[in-house]
This record gives sequence, structure tokens and C-alpha cells, in this order.
Amino acid sequence: MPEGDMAKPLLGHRSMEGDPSTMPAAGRTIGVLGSGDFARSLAIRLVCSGFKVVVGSRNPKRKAGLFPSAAEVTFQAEAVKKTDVIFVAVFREHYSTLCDLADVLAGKILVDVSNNTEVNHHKESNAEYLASLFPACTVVKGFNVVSAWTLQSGARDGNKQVLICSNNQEAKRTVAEIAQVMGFTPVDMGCMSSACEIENIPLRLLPAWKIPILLALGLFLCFFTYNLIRQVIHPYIREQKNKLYKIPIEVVNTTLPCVAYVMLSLVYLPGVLAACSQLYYGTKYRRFPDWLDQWLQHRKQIGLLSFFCAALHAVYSLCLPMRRSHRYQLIETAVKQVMWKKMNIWVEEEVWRMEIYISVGIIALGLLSLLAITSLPSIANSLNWREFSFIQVKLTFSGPHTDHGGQRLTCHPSTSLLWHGNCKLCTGVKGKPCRSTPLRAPWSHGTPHPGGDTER
Ligand SMILES: NC(=O)C1=CN([C@@H]2O[C@H](COP(=O)(O)OP(=O)(O)OC[C@H]3O[C@@H](n4cnc5c(N)ncnc54)[C@H](OP(=O)(O)O)[C@@H]3O)[C@@H](O)[C@H]2O)C=CC1
Ligand SMILES: [Fe+3]
Repeated sequence: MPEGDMAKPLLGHRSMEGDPSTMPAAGRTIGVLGSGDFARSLAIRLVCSGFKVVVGSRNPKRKAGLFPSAAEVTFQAEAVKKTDVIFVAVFREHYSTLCDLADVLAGKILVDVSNNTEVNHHKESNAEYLASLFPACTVVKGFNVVSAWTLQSGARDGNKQVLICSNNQEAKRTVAEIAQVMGFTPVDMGCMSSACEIENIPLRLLPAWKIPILLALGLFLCFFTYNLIRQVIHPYIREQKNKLYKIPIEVVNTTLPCVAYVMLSLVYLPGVLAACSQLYYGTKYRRFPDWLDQWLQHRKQIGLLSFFCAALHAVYSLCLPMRRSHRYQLIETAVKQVMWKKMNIWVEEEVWRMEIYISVGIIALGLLSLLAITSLPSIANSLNWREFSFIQVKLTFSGPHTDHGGQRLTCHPSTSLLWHGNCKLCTGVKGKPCRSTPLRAPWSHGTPHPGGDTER
């Protein structure tokens, strides 16, 4: 999406805390076509927000009992006549059945709330399809990213953002005002061509995490196989010893830190590569190759997965003495000691090695936790840039800090984890975005820009 079309709050900085009744949208009559789950939740929310609601159903008598008494439930044509803004809470497949209403709908605003079952299911978006069926109406896409549940329980739970797009600015503003009175944050997604993108959002599953998770699983599999061969298969082949019992805990436990180390190094490596590339080309104004850019943008997820593996390793390690096999081994050692008539098996060097080994492990996990916690947007936002850089860079790794200006630069590529929300290191100004790639809306590729203000 061109930068000009970038998502932006629709109603500027107007406070949402104010009395809804003082807002121009409140008090007006809103129509809802359909009487399903979404229509019901929408009607409840609209009534609670001070709107008059008229529901259009094919069978109003049967459906009236499902709606709050303040909402009027009537036939579709009747409902449409009473209002200028109509939410079409009907599936795309049934849009054509509304064509009989074309005359009464003419000149009105239709809000398309529909979703699809697959990404890019149809050639044109549902909203564009609705607009083609009703050329005399103004269609606005919106509210599809909030579930019926979120609507009913209010904007306190779930996502507060409502993404809106339309070719008509005035209609978009009207719907945005309604969303705001309902307690949501309307976000302008530009013109109708963005509808397809908005419709795909609810269907995406952790897009920013896909590559890091696959990477972690791949590494886990490799190290697990290696450790399995070393700890189970090799002793069996060499000494015919059955060590299968080691698989669920010991093999997994030795695998986890290997994955954590490699993942952690993969957080730092792209920064070093980016710095090398800048040195090699002698300019900071050259765009990084796509693979490196993608890698840089996934550092936060890779870092958090590394922390997850390290935390699991700590838990597994704490549970090692709980195992029955461990108790048997202890008793076996004690018996052997008695049989050998050995009073003291204390080996000073071994003792020290283990004490230091565990202590360093605990400190490493502590530092990693600190990095992970400060990378969370809510915590990162509470730190000033100096505190943030102290924790994220000085405590871990100090690399060259690249300068930047324009869109071609990666912010401080080599300064480590930078699992940051807003790029404080670059500008020193909290919340001011720096850009490594043209700033895209968070949903455009699923990965918030590492230094952008689009982080969610
Ligand atoms: N449920 C959710 O959480 C969300 C739903 N949506 C969207 O909202 C829309 C409605 O979803 P939802 O309420 O869950 O669906 P439901 O199946 O619960 O309701 C659909 C409604 O469409 C009406 N309708 C109108 N014409 C027809 C027809 N020809 N055949 C069948 N039904 C018709 C029916 O009302 P009547 O019989 O009174 O005419 C029916 O109650 C969909 O487009 C969906 O993608 C979007 C976000 C979340
Ligand atoms: Fe360890």
C-alpha cells in the first residue's frame, strides 16, 4: 500500500473519553440488516452506546425476542426506510437476495461487515461486490475485524481497532464516528481497494511468527536427532545399554539450550551482516536485500523464542532430580560407595565447576528475561530511550550504531536484539518511527516494522 494510504486514526486526536451523547453520531438511528450473531451483538452495542437501532429481518416476529427491547425489529424494507446508515450483517452469498431493496437503499450508506472463509477467496472483495450490486449506495468496509463477542462485551476486551475504508470520505467519517461512540478506535485504511486486505486480516494466523516458529522447530529437530544419537542410539550400539528412558526429559533438555543459543545468535547475526553490507558498499543509503530485511524484522520473534527455549530448559533442569531414574542412580552410587568402602567422594573441582555452571546459567536466564520483558511494547514504552538502550544494548552487546535518514536504512542493525517497539535509539524521541523499509501498515505483511509506530 502506498505510504500516503497508510493507516491513520480517522478522527484525529479527539478524546474518546467524552460523553457519547455530545458526539454528533450518538442518538441517530442505525439500521442493521440480518438477525444473526453479529447483528444481535451489534444491536446490543449500538443500543448501549445511545443509538436508536432498527433491525431488518426476513422474519421479524420470530427474531424480535433475540434483540434488546430498545431495538426495533421489523421487515427489511421497513428498517431501511427509517435510517441512512445500514450495517449489512448478512453473508456475501446472500447479498443478491437484498437486491429487491435497491430502490429504498438508494443514496444510503451500507456498512459491509462480512468476512471470508479463505484468504483472497473471491476475485473482488465482499465490499466491492456489494458496491457493484448497489451502485446508488455508498459502501463502507468496516467492523469485520471485531468479533460478535468483542462487540457484545464492549471494546474493553479484545482488539479496540476498527479498520475502515471507502471511496467516500464523508461516509467513512460517519462510520468512524459511530465506531468511536461505540468505544472503538477507527483506523482509516484508505479507499475501497483496501477492502480485500481488511477482509484477509481475521484469517491470518500469527504471520510474523511463522518463519521464526518453523526455524525453531527445524533447529529443535536437528539438535534432537543429534542428541538422540549421542545419548540413546550410540550407547545402545556400543554397549547394548537401553537408554530410551532419556528421550522425554534428558534428550529434550539438552536440545533446548542448543536451540536457544542458535536462535539468540540469529538475533545478532543479521545486524552484523547489515553493518558489513553498509561497510562493503560504503553507503548507508543502499537498500538491504529482501532476505536480510525480512530477517531483521523477525529479530524480536526469534529472540522471544530463544527466551522461551531457555525458560523451558530451566524448568526441565529443575525437574531432573524428581525423576525416578535419578533416585535409582543416587541409590546405586551410594551402594557402590559402601561396597568400595569409600568414605568421601567429594571432588572439589567438580563441585566448583557445577556451582559456577549453574550460577552463570541463572544469570544468563535473568538477562535474557530482562531483554524479553523490556521488548514488550507496554514495558518498552515506559522506558526513556537511555534506559532502553542501556538494557537492550549496553547490558548485552555494543555494536556500531548506524545513522539513518530516509527510508533505506535499517535502524541500528547491529545493536543486537532490539526487540523494541519504538525506535528510541535512533532518534532519542520516544515513539518517533525510523524506517528500514517503507513503513507499511501492520497487516500488509503481518510484521510490524521494527522501529515503526505500527507495533501492536
Ligand atoms: N459472527 C461474528 O463474530 C462475525 C461475523 N461477521 C460477518 O457478519 C455477517 C453475519 O454473520 P453472523 O451474524 O455470524 O451470521 P448468521 O448466520 O448468524 O446470520 C446471518 C443472517 O443473515 C440474514 N439473512 C439475510 N438474507 C439471508 C438469506 N438469503 N439467507 C440466509 N440468511 C439471510 C439472516 O437474518 P434474517 O433471517 O433475520 O433475515 C441471518 O440471521 C457475515 O458476513 C459475517 O462474515 C463479521 C465479523 C465477526
Ligand atoms: Fe543448561
